[in-house]
Amino acid sequence: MTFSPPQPAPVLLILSGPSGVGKDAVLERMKERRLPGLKFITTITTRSQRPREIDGKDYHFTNQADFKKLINQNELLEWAEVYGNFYGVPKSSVREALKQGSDVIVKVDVQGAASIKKIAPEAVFVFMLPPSLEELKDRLSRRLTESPETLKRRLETAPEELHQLQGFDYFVVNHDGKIDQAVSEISAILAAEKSKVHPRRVNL
Ligand SMILES: Nc1ncnc2c1ncn2[C@@H]1O[C@H](COP(=O)(O)OP(=O)(O)OP(=O)(O)O)[C@@H](O)[C@H]1O
Ligand SMILES: Nc1nc2c(ncn2[C@@H]2O[C@H](COP(=O)(O)O)[C@@H](O)[C@H]2O)c(=O)[nH]1
Repeated sequence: MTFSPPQPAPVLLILSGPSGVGKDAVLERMKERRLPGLKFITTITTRSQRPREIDGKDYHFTNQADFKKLINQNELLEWAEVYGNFYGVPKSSVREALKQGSDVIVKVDVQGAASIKKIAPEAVFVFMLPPSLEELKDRLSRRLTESPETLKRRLETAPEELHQLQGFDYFVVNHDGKIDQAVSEISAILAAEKSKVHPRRVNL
């Protein structure tokens, strides 16, 4: 008798959570681990580029007119206005990566996660939580990227965003100074999803 184990299906992992919880910091650390077969999608935004951000790496930065063209040409898997700017996920990047058999991680806000759940309910939805709202405020303030107005807007939105947790499959608490622990938990979620006997195959 010949035997070969099942081929795991590529996983589409959607990472969400309030602004400042640490999604980018955790994803950066995850990239350093160079896990084979894992692709991180760079999304598109009309937000102004921050001093240390790199176009094409942190985001594809664009203007509102070009963003609207992408919407009209149906190039975005989802898009949303978040904290006063537009953000969207390039559909072709996600499709291509999944077609190649890679696992894919996409970072979006809670609106984006809800939209993707309608289009691809087989994706795995992970919500990153802060240890407390005080810590969230401290992190966002320490990041020094926000004006008093945008800081207020992002923090005021956080409680509503935290209410969306019930629509997610998993939560990961990003404890203070424990980025590696959050990376390990997300990696464990990916590993568990890839070991499913009945995998959730994403069809885009
Ligand atoms: N576990 C942690 N402990 C302490 N500080 C952290 C931790 N994780 C992230 N940070 C810091 O918190 C700040 C916010 O993190 P980050 O920018 O990654 O958040 P984010 O969730 O990606 O925010 P946004 O949704 O606005 O893009 C950064 O200065 C980051 O270095
Ligand atoms: N719905 C989408 N949300 C996105 C996308 N790319 C990023 N984001 C989220 O926007 C906020 C703000 O990000 P910031 O870089 O300005 O701090 C944050 O929650 C991101 O996760 C996207 O393509 N679609």
